[in-house]
Order: sequence, then structure tokens, then C-alpha cells
Amino acid sequence: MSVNVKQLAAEKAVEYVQDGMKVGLGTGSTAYWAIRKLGERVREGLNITAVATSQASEDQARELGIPLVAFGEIDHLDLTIDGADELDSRLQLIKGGGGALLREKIVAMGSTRMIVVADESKAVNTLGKFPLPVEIVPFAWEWTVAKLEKLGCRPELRRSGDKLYRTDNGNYIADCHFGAIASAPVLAEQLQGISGVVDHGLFIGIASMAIIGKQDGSIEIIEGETDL
Ligand SMILES: O=C(CO)[C@H](O)[C@H](O)COP(=O)(O)O
Repeated sequence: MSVNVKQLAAEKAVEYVQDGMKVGLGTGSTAYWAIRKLGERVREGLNITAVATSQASEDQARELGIPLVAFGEIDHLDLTIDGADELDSRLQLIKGGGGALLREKIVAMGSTRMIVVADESKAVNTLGKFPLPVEIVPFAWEWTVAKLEKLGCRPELRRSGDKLYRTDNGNYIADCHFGAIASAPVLAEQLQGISGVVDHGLFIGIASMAIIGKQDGSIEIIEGETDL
């Protein structure tokens, strides 16, 4: 019988949620399982408040009866559980495959702890095989894309059917094919220096733990230096 590795990792992460916590809800098919499990625990009496990182996660949480609040209305979150498109052993991540990177970063950075949940295919030695999502403003996007290209990648504007994809914030995503990224912190700084860039999918020094589900039914936990 095949193991649902995403569910395995996500449900392990939910064990870290305690009564009274303010919890950030990630986005994607792995975060989905964490939200589902949280819904189960809320039905059993767990008392939490949650902030969602996308409309999809908000809809799921609402349906499950998880109490939601707008992030702007609270001063911090205790724990965020979210997926990743790639992660390395130093807990550097590429995120944004689902287009929610900006809200995901705001929420993760406002959390005391971020637990990344992933299946083993996401764990890599060097980030960059997965094209790096970069959220850019629609105004003069051609200029921004040209600047991204100068950093040594092949940027591809994400599409949704015959239209350009729009994030929950109304922006575009350029999926940047870099290949192996020699230094994620250096690249992050270069991206932040481009004026049309809103944010990018490199999460560095943000995750405090990764829980990786494996096909043999086991779980690998990577603890980061930023963990408390
Ligand atoms: O960053 C994300 C969305 O913006 C997701 O967490 C990432 O794409 C992983 O998704 P999945 O768990 O479906 O593989």
C-alpha cells in the first residue's frame, strides 16, 4: 500500500500545535493535509486562532470551522505550517509554486516558528532545479523581466489558461529558471534590489524545522538554528 507522504509530514507537524496558539496556515497540497488535521483537532476541542496565506487555505479552514482572523488584527503568530517546492539541509527554501509566496513570507516571518512540511522529493542538495517564483508588479513588467534575465536566469511569466496568472495580490509571477543557485542569500539580495519585484520565493533563515515524509513510512526531521 502506498504511503501518503504529504499527509504523513503534515500530520506530524500538527502535533506541535498547542491549545491557545495563533497558527499560520500555509498553501498547497501538503499544507492542505495540515489544515485538514487541524480542523479535526478543532472539532475535538482544540482552541486556536488561525491566519491563512491564500484564499484557497482560507476557504478550506472556514469550511472546517477553524477560527480565522486577519493577520493585521493580531501582533504575532506562534507557529506557521507550510509546504515548500525545494528545501536544502540548511532549511533554505524555494516557495511560491502555488503563487502565494508573498503572503506566505509575511505570515512565516511574523511567526515565532515555521515548520516546513514536504515529501522527500522536495529535499535537494542545491536549490534551483525548481524555477524560482518571483512576484512582480504588472506595471512595466517587461522591464522587470529584462532585469531578472540579467541575473542569469530564463524568466517565464506564469499563465493561467490563456491569461497571465495573477496572485491573490493582483501581481504577476515570473518563474525564473536559474539552475543550481550558488548562493541563495546573494541572489535574494540581488532580487530585492530590482524595483518591480514585490518579493521572491527564496526563504532564508525563516524556517525553524522541516518535517519530511518518506515513502517507507518514516519521517525525517531537520532542526534549524533559528528554532527556539
Ligand atoms: O509555496 C507554496 C505555494 O505558494 C507551496 O507551499 C509549495 O508550492 C508546495 O506545494 P505542495 O505542497 O502542493 O507541493
